Amino acid sequence: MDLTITNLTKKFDNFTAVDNINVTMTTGVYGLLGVNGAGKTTLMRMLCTLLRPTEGKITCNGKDILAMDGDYRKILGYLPQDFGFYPEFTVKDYLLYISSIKGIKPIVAKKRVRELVAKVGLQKAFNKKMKNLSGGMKRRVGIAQAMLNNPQILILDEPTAGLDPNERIRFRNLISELAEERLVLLSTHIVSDVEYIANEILLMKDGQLIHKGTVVDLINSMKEYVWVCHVEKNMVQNLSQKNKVSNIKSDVNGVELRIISKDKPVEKATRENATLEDVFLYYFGEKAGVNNGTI
Ligand SMILES: Nc1ncnc2c1ncn2[C@@H]1O[C@H](COP(=O)(O)OP(=O)(O)OP(=O)(O)O)[C@@H](O)[C@H]1O
Repeated sequence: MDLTITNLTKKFDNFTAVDNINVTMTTGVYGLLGVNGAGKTTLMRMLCTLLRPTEGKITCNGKDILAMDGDYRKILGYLPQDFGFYPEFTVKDYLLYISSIKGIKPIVAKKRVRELVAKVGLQKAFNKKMKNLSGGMKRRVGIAQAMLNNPQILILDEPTAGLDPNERIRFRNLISELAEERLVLLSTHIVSDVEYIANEILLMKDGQLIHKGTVVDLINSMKEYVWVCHVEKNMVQNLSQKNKVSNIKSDVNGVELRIISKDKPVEKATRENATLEDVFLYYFGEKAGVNNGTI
C-alpha cells in the first residue's frame, strides 16, 4: 500500500498553508514534525479528504483519493486534534455510537469495540463516562474510534498533546504496535514523540516539506554542527545572540553551552554528537518559526 502526495498545495485566499509538497509513504510510522502553524493539520485534512487541495493530488495505490470517495474512507482512520467526544457517554456507548455512524453492523461493532478497548488498555474504563477520563485515556479512546474500521491508513493529529510522560510512553508503544501492519502518520511539535518510533520524519515549515528521512539521516545532515563549551557567565549573552543555543547548564565555575553552528563558536569548544532535538533547533530556530533556520 502506498500513499503518494504530488505537488500538493492549499491556499486560503492569498495565504499558502501547504506549499507544493511531494512525498510517498508506505507501511510504518511517519512523524510529521513542525512548529505551530507549519501546515500540519491542513495537510492531514487533505489526506482525509476533508479539505480539497488548491493544486496537486493525493493517490492511494495509484488512485486519486477524491475519486475513491467511500472506498478510501473505508481504509482510513483519523484522530483530529480536537476530536468531538460526548462527555455523558460511557467509553462503550461512545465507541458503539461511532461504529453506527461508520456503518458497522451492531454485532460486529460489539466485538470490535471490546477488542479495541483491550488494545488501547481501557478495559477498566469501559463503563466510565467520557467526562471522567484523564487526557491520556481520552486520547486512547480517540485512537480506538479511529481504528474501528481497522484502517490501512491511520492519521493522528497531535495525539500526544497534553499527555504526561507516562502516558506519552504508553502512547508511543501503542502507535508502534499499530504501525506494524499499516501506515501511521502522526503530527507533533515534540521531538521525543517521534524520535524513537518513526521510520521516517517529515519536517514541515511554512507549508513546505523541508526535510524527509530517517532520524539517522537527519542527524547525519548536521553531525558536525553541534558544539559544547564551558564559558564564563558574562559570555553567555553574546554567544546566545550569535548562535543557536540548544542547552545552557550553570555550575559553580561558569556555564556549559550546547551550540548549533557550522563554525566553531569559541576556541575551546568541542564537537558533540547531534540529537534530533538539535536538528529541530537547527531547522526551526531557537524562537521557533521566527528565523529561517539558516546558521
Ligand atoms: N480555514 C483557514 N482559513 C485561513 N487560514 C487557515 C485556515 N486553516 C489554517 N489556516 C492557516 O494555515 C496555517 C497552517 O495551519 P495548520 O493548522 O495547518 O498548522 P499546524 O502546523 O497544524 O499548526 P498547529 O499545530 O498550531 O495546529 C496557519 O497559519 C493557519 O492560520
